[in-house]
Amino acid sequence: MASAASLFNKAVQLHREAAAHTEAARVELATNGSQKRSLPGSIEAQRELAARLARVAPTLAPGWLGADLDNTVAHRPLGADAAMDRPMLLRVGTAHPVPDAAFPALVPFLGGGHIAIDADARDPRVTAWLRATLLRTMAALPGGAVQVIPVDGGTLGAVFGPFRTLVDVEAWRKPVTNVDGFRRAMDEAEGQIVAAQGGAVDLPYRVLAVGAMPVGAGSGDWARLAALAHAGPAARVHLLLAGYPPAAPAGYDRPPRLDHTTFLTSEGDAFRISDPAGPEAFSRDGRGLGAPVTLTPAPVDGLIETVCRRIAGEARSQSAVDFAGLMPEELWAESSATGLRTVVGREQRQYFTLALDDATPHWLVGGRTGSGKTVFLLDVLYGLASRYSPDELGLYLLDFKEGVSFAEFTPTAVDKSWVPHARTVGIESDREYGLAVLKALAREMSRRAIELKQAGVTRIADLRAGRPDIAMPRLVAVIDEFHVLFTPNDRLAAQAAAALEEIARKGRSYGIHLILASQTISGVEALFTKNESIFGQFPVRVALAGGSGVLDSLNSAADNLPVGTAVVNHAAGVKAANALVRFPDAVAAAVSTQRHRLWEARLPGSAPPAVFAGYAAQHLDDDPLYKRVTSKVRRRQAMVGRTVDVGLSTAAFTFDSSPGRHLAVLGTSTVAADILHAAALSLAKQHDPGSANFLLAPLVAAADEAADATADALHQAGHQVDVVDTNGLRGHLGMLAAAVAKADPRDAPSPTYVVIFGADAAGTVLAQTHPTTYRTGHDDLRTLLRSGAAAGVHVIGWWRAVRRFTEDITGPAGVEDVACLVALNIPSNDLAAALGDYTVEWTARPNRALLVDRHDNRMSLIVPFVRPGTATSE
Ligand SMILES: Nc1ncnc2c1ncn2[C@@H]1O[C@H](COP(=O)(O)OP(=O)(O)OP(=O)(O)O)[C@@H](O)[C@H]1O
Repeated sequence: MASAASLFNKAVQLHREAAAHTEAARVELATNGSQKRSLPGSIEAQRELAARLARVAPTLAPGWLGADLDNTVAHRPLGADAAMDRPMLLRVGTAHPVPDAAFPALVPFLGGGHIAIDADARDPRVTAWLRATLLRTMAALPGGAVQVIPVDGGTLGAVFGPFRTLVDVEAWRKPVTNVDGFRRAMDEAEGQIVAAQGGAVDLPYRVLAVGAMPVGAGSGDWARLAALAHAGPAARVHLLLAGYPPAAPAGYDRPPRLDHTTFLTSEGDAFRISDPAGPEAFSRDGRGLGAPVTLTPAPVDGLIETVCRRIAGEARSQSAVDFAGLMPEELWAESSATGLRTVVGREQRQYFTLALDDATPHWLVGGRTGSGKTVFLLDVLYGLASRYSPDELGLYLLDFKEGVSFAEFTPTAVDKSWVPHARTVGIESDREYGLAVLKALAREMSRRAIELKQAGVTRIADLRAGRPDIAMPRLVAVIDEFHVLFTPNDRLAAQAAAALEEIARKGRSYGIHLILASQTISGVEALFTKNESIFGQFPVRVALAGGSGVLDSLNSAADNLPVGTAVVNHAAGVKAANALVRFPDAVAAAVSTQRHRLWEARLPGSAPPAVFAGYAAQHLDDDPLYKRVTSKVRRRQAMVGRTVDVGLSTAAFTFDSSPGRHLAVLGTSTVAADILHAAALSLAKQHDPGSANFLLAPLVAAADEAADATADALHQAGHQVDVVDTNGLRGHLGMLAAAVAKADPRDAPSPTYVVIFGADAAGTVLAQTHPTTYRTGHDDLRTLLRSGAAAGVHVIGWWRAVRRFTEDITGPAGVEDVACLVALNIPSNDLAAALGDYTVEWTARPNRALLVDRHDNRMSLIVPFVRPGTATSE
């Protein structure tokens, strides 16, 4: 078969001959001065030529491109008559060189040039013709090869109405009807030219189809059209313009002639066709095809709709994207030496890949609640975890919102599998936990910096290129709802901003990448304080519905996105770099299947991730330190909870002989009683059975249950337990104080723990002076606090009111005598006053406490231990 170009040339020559003969006929007519006289030679030649052209036309414009658009074509195959790699010749009408002779008038379109017709869609012939032309184009090219941007300033989009099904499958944009829409349409077409000039390949044809110029369009717009006409074909951008050139008002310049364009100009009932785009001309004198042309009539009723439904159906099935489709066939086949890449969805029919590498080290993801952020992150993370082994990739996952988005990576009660790349997973995290994770990453970055320096390189890619044996996985930290870290804009926010900034700036060299997701970034003041916003380090922006905040301020492309669609942008949100990507729902069954594949592929013995679930209660029995500890310890520790940090270390106070090693729990919350329970039991485990004494004083009803449970457990552990009331406490404090005062450090009494549940309730009794010793119970308590630890006597008390605690220990000066504090639901000011330190900030909240150790200057947020079954909502 002849090449498309040679066929096209042949067609043009034939048209040219026809034009020459028509010209000859016209000359003869003029010379003889009679229209009635027959001109057998010319007419015969015309007829013969027309017949030849009619014969060759189906080869030049096969199938949909040239067929009559009647009922016989409805079931023709789609996408078979044209291709991206050859210019398209399309039938625009029928030429009538002489009466009784006709041939299909073909002009170049996609891949060849543009078409403009001077009448607009308010003329029913033009409406019919536009529809026919677009139908030919859509039906002839394979699905996804063409995208139409319709503009209609004349009939409010009605001319394009029959194609509306194609809008749903993104083959067509929604028609725009005003000048602003027209300009946006030109923006989009220009965007493709810029992309092509920037080296983009495999672009679809983009057709700017104008039914009628919108009111208000003027010389600036014509100039843009002229530029589009000039540069378009090389970038697969084409124009199909009705109503061009528009009439210029008197005194104004005529709209420019467009390059690469075939013009159809009305002449009575017919149209004249100019010389076509390309090197071959129909005429020698530039007058175009010499025969008048009647435009292709409207496709038969219902034909466009039928064909569009078929195209849309095919588009839907070809562009369907599901979770399993994003996963590679072979697990862990990729190397992360130069970066990480994964398919995140589809842009039209093409799979769309995103990278975390030197060029795009970090991503910012925005979208309103319910827009599918969590699902998008699951798609990405499972895609990465399936492509790269845990030796190539490690995940740090942090979620600040209520919900269980990252629970898909951790073992649960019903499914013990986990994603082996996950190192730490924070669900409903506290800001403190987020900060701890960032600090851990920053430390890892410093460690890597040293390793790289020792190897004499500056980038992980160079290290791994030279030393394939070195295991240095890329680390991806994902923070969902990261703005929570920075709200309020306090000291913690400043520390988090500093850590984040360090990672964002240097992470790429060390293989540490950030994916930050949020509903908003506008309120994150802590990150905007520097001259240059930290977000400059995030070139990849992913905007889901309502997530335009992560794009450039002039880019509103994400405002009305449906769920499952994202604007992905590689140029920090600049409009021209938008790509519309559909990502699949993370359907539970598919996710679970993939998790099991990953889990089963893990190395034997690999550990599950360290999980921090903000809502979870913590129990002493589950604590790893408690489980492991024996009486053989060098220094005993009172365990009170789990620290909110990476790895949830046990929160404990050392109870050695240093002065002040006593514990006070402050606040009305009955969790305090459980903390006393945990402290007592954990200490008991660090003594041989029967070697420690416990004096329990349950002084408030709210603590009775916890005190009884403590007594039972201590009995079972074989220790001496005395349970006393207020008076009993008073008596024991007196005896213990006397013993402590006399005690020779070399001859300390056996260890004794005075556990007071509601110490403030004993105030009145302790305040009374003893008739013979003249000492008050408070005096005895203070003696114990000051000197007890050296003699093996430790006080563990719960004070419901801070003021009573400070009074009992003689004000802030005496606070050194109780070095270990756990603050529950007490106001920040009260705590600051009790500590004599007004920089302390504490916001009381359920299931959290603040641990303060005055001796080692430690202050940490903890999840206090509660007894199983105890509510933690106070
Ligand atoms: N690609 C998709 N196709 C179909 N449904 C989807 C898709 N992505 C998300 N969804 C659905 O949308 C809902 C919200 O998704 P998701 O939880 O990811 O949103 P979110 O932005 O994380 O919201 P929130 O911040 O409230 O958790 C879910 O029911 C999810 O199944």
